[in-house]
Amino acid sequence: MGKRDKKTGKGRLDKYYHLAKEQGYRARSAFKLIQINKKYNFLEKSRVLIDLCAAPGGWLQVAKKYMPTQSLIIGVDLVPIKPIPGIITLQDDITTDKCRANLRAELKHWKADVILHDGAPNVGVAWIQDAYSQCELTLMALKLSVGFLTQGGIFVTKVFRSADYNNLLWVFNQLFKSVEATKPASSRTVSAEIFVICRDFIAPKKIDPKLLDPRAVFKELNAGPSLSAMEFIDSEDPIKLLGDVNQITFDNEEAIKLCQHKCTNEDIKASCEDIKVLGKREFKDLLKWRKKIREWQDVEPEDEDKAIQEELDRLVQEAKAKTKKLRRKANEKRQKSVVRMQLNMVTPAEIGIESNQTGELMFDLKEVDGTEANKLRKGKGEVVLDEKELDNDDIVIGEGEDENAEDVEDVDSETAALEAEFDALDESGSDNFDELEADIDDLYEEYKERRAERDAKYAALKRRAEKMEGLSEDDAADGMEIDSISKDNDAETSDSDVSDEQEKMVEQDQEQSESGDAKNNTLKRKAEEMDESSDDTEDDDIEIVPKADESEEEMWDANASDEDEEKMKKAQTYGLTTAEAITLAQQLVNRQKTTASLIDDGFNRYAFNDRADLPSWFLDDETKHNKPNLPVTKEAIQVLRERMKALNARPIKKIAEAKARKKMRAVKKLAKLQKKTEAVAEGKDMTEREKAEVIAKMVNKAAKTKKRQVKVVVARGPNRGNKGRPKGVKGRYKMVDARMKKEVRALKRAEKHGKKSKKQKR
Ligand SMILES: C[S@@+](CC[C@H](N)C(=O)[O-])C[C@H]1O[C@@H](n2cnc3c(N)ncnc32)[C@H](O)[C@@H]1O
Repeated sequence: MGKRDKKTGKGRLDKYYHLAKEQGYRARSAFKLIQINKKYNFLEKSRVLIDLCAAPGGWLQVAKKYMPTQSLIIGVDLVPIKPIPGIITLQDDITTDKCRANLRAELKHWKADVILHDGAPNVGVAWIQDAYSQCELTLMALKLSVGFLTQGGIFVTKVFRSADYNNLLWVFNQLFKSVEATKPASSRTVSAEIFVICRDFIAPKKIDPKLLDPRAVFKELNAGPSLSAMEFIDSEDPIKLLGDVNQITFDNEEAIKLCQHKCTNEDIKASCEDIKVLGKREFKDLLKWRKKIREWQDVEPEDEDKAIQEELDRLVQEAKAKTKKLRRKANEKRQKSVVRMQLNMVTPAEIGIESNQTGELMFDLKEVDGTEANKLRKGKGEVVLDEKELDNDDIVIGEGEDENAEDVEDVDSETAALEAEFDALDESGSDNFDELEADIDDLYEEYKERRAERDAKYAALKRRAEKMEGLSEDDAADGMEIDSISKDNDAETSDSDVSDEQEKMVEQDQEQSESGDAKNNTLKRKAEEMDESSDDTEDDDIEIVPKADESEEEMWDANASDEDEEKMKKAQTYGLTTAEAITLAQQLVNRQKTTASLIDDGFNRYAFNDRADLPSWFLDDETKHNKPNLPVTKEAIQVLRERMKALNARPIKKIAEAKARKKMRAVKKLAKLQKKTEAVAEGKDMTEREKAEVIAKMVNKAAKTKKRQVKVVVARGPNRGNKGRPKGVKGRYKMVDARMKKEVRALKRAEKHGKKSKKQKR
């Protein structure tokens, strides 16, 4: 696992890469296991786990996190695995008996509930071509696993879609009750890898050795029929040849010369090594390589090729006209969407974690061999792939399904298909490159005009798109990939239709922006994707994640805008409630800060946290503790204190209610008195003086407050030792001791006596 270029191929930094870094996983592949486990929920229930081919240890970290504490976890790999506390690591080749013995020694009498296998044979750059070795390694992993897996256990393995894939599935089905293939969202769309989840291990007492023997399981062990590179170059019908052979060899002098040509790069050599599992891009590359070599050898172009060239020119013109029309329509739709967004009728879509992309990614030569082959011209001619083919894989944007945005999407996908046609033509060296470039420039101008019309909210969304674009030039392809996954997920979630539309707009703009910024970017991107694909089909998770780097950018959460709105409403209703907010407000009022600088400050390292795929407890924790330290002034604290004091000064609810009741009683009493006094005043039986006296008496009486009588209850009989209200007593009461009552009486008596005796003395 050497050091990789982070900007190309598998080293591309995508959101899972950043997330892995953030969460301390050693490899982005950790998310594959997280997502698989989310779907099948097996880690939480398992106590013993073996991870075959575990380096650098991303899956082990996930297993440790999700499995119950004290679980037995063992990781094996050819290369040493940096120790993880609580996990046993072995350095072994999983195909050897030594590995089996070492595992036995560690497990003793235990059996594994889960065996994971994410192995990829280390064969350098020729990953896709080594699909056979991958399948063989998987079979070896299974062979090892059957000896350690408990009945009902689970075997999770990575498999590359290839000619041997179905044979492998057949074997799995013989040993497990349930076999399912899945492709987690974090597995790159362009990668041929998928994961097979084999559940309910039957644990047969005897297993036919043929079932686990690669020679018996896979159709072809040998390289199969081969073809000399010179034959391929000179052939009139290269497509047929590619369909017939498994290998192109460089075994004679002329072929060796070809091998040294600068066009014959490692990818081409790798493709030649195993023709039967070529991806679409490898296939195209191989034909392009053939064309270049033929040019180099100065082979005269066939007449047929000239005719094709003319036909292509005509097609390009037609396609251009059509694209213009479609673009206009798409623009109208986009405008409508912008208006809808401005009216808050749409919300930003979230990036999902589950992918529904399980579509075929491998390119079957046999399919091409027949009718398809006619579309690929021989000799020096161009490679013409039809629209459908290109749509399938190359055009990532426009793949999404969104019912609400159906029209827009239709137009867009058509546009994308046409652009794909352009790409195909240009990639193959067409002279229409300049025209296309001009076209793309037009698109970019239109885009800039529209962008200026947009409101702040849209601008924020745009910024997010640009952020993704800005990660690096090559990351643009990654961003698109992520978007396509997100779109697929959105299609699954029916209630996010409107959001899809918005997402799509951002994607479209991103696409256009890219095309404007880097002129012939669409073409470049295709080329990059093609380049990358060969790398991607290898196991893309062996990116070792370096330690977190503060300068790394994070994702911006579009939902945050909703939170802001809520906060704004709250502030308008209750005022500013935090010292930080008051400080900022004061700084704004005192012109110590400008709005622009405030917005600038808002884009700190906390502003782009990608919340997707994070557990809720973690998010809760983050919201509580992971906050930027904003400045707080003494004055702000003082303001808050005053506010709290004012709050404290207010009586508590019960007292306030009692006071209100008292007031109400007084008002009622007054009204009653008023009525009575009026009746007296209006009476004719009394003189004015008498009336005044009566009224004065009434007022005095009303002014007298009745003294509340306190009932004295002697604590005897049933009341003795009774702590609560004595039975049958209403209103205020006082519990007294029986003796106390006697004593009081005695005192009174004594007093009386005292007075009497004094009188007698006199
Ligand atoms: C994709 S990496 C595994 C990544 C791992 N799942 C993780 O999350 O960190 C594939 C690993 O397979 C290992 N490998 C390939 N062939 C092997 C073999 N025969 N025995 C043991 N390990 C092997 C390689 O050394 C490599 O580390």
